[in-house]
Amino acid sequence: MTLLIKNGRVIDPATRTDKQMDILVEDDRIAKRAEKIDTKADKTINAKGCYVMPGFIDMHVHLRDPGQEEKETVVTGSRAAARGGFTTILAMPNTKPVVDNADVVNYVHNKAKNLGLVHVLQIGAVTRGQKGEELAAIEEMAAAGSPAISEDGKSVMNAKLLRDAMKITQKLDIPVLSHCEDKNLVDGGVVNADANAKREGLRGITNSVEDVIIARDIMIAKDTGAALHLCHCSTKSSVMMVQMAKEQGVRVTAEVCPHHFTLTSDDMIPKDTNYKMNPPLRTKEDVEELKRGLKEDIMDVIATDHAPHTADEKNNSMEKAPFGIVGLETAAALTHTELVLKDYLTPMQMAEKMSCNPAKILGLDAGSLEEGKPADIVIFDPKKTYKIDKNKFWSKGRNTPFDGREVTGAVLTTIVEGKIAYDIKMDHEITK
Ligand SMILES: NC(=O)N[C@@H](CC(=O)O)C(=O)O
Ligand SMILES: [Zn+2]
Ligand SMILES: [Zn+2]
Repeated sequence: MTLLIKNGRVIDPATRTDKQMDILVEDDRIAKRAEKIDTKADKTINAKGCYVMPGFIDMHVHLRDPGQEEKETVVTGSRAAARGGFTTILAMPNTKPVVDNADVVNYVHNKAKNLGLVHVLQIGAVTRGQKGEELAAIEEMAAAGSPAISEDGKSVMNAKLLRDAMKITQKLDIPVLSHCEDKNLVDGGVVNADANAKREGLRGITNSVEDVIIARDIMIAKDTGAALHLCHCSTKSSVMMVQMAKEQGVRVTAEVCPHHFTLTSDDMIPKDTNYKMNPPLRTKEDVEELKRGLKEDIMDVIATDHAPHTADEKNNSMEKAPFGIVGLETAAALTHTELVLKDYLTPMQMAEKMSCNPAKILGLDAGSLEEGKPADIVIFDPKKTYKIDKNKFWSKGRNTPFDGREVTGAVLTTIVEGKIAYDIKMDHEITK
C-alpha cells in the first residue's frame, strides 16, 4: 500500500523542517520526503495549504475502560482521538479496577490492538488501587509496556511513598506524571477561589492546593534524579517553579490543557457543570502566565485531560457533578485558534508541544516525519473556520464548555501507520 501526500506544508520539529514538500508512505513507514515526488501511489492526497505534522500525541486521556464504559471505552476514545488528529494516546489508570498490575495493562493494550485505529498506551498507577498505601506493580507494568506511571485523579499524599516510586522509575527510566493537588487543602472546593466563587456561593480551590504539591514533587525528583512530568498545570506559580527547576537541572517537564489557556473563571456560566474541572479555570493572570510559559518553551506539552462523564452525572449541582471535560476533538483547533493565530506559538511549536515533546518525554518512536519513521501523520487545515458541534463528537462524552464556539483550524485527515484512521469526509457517519 502506498500513499502520497502532495504539496503540504511539512512541519517537523525533529528535523527542524518547515517547507512545502511531498511525503510518500509505503505500508506503515515514511518512505520518502522531497520537494517533489511523482511516483504513482495507490492513493494521493492533495494537502495544498495544509499543515502536515507528525500525528498528535495526547499524554493525558481518560478512557474509562475497564469499568465505566457508559462514559467512554477504548473503542470510542480511540475514535475520538483519531478525529482530533491524535495518533497516540496515553490512558490514565483511574479506571475500575485501577490499572495497578500488568493484567489490566494488557487488557487495554489488547483491546486497542484489536481495534487497530490509534496507538493506545496504558499508564500504570503509582499505588495499589490508587489508595496511597503501598506501591503498585510498577516494574511489572513497565515490562508490559506502560511508558509512565501516574496517580492521576489525585496526588500521592505520602511523600515517602512517592519517593520510593521515583527511585524505581529512575532505574526504569520512565517518567512519573503528577496530578498536583493537596487533598487536605482542597477543603470541599469546587471552582477557583475568587470573586466568581463567592458570588455563586461555592467553595474555592486556591492556587496553593496545586502549588505546594508541584514544589514538593520537584524536590523529590531532584533528590531521586527521576523524570517528573507535571499534569494539567493551571497556576501562574507553576510556570515559575518549572522554570526554576529546569534552571537547576531537575528533570521536569510540564503540560497545559487547552481549557486552561482558553478560558478564565470569568467565562464560567453559573451552574453549568461543563465549567467544572480539576484543576479549575483560574484567573486572567494565571492564564497569561501559562501562555507565556508555552510561548517561551518553559511549558513543554499541550495535553487534553479528556475526561468524559455521562450527561446524567453532569446534570447535577456544581457541588455534586464530577470534575472533568472532554478534549480530544477540540484540542488542535483551540491550540491553533488561541495560541498560533494569536502569536503565542509558531506552527512548529504547536507540533512540538502536541507531538514531538510528548514522544521525547515518553521515549516513543513517534513524533517525527523523518524518512524511515512510522507513518503517523496529521493533515490540518489552518484556514477552515467553523463552530464546534458536540453532537458530531465520536467520543461518548458531550461534556464540553466549547459547544458552539467558533474556531479556526480543522483536522482533515489522521493517518496511523500508513492507514487512514480519520478523514473529515467521515464526519456524517456518526459511529458510536
Ligand atoms: N481532570 C478532571 O477534572 N477529572 C479527571 C481526573 C483528573 O485528571 O485529575 C477525571 O478522571 O475525571
Ligand atoms: Zn489530574
Ligand atoms: Zn486527568
